[in-house]
Amino acid sequence: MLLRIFSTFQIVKSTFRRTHTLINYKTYPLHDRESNAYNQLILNSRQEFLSTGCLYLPHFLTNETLSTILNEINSILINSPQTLYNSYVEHTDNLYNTSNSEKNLNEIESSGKTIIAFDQIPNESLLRKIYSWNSLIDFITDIIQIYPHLYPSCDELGALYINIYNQSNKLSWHTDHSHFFVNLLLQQASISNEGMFEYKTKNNQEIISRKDFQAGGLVLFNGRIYPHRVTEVRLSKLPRINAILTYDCNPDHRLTNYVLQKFFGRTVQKH
Ligand SMILES: O=C(O)CCC(=O)C(=O)O
Ligand SMILES: [Fe+2]
Repeated sequence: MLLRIFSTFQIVKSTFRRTHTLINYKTYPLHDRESNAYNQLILNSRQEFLSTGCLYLPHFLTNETLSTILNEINSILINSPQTLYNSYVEHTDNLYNTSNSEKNLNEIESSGKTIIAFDQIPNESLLRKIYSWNSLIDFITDIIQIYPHLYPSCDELGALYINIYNQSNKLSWHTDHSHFFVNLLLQQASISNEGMFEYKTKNNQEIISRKDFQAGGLVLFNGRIYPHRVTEVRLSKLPRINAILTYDCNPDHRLTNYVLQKFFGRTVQKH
């Protein structure tokens, strides 16, 4: 009996320890929504998001979490590279719009990257756990404060997906449809200025180049108002890797078949 209590205690303790190394709880006390530290973090984060359109939370993940996720991604890249979609899209500042009839030809840009879709990320992966982790969803809801509730998307391909920017890949200037996106930075290119996130300030007066972004950071960005891009990876042998976490105010959120075909090259699950 004593042994059983002891081992139960060990399991509880180790689970507790494990969940408490998932992110940097010291800087980001997501486990304690009632605390002063949490409320101060929300105030500061919200202020940064509202005033600049871009909230950067450096060292959000612990090194341990980051390397586990990168290992998960590497095994997908090694075991099933042929199933991944190499996306190439020609577009205007609206990523969905490829019809160039009304647009001047030099307003057409191109973007390319490799995508690991949601149905290609294993169910038991740490990345999926982080995506559906309620404390993270509460945290994002508290910062954005546009909707009373946010839910993970039900989309089989686009709920959570990984962008891999290899040599000659980039995402050209565009604005998004949604009010915010959540971006987990997992690996930066090894050459500065390559695979770099850039955006324009209000009234397009200035371009901000986020040279300071580092793997393990979390970014919330208002892509609807601020035009943004990812610069081309040219010489870096190390690809830029990031995960996009899609949350929506509608619990049944799904992308349309048009958008799926355009960005994921298919509309159905791959088995
Ligand atoms: O990959 C990125 O960092 C940016 C993604 C983005 O802008 C988008 O998906 O609309
Ligand atoms: Fe975007």
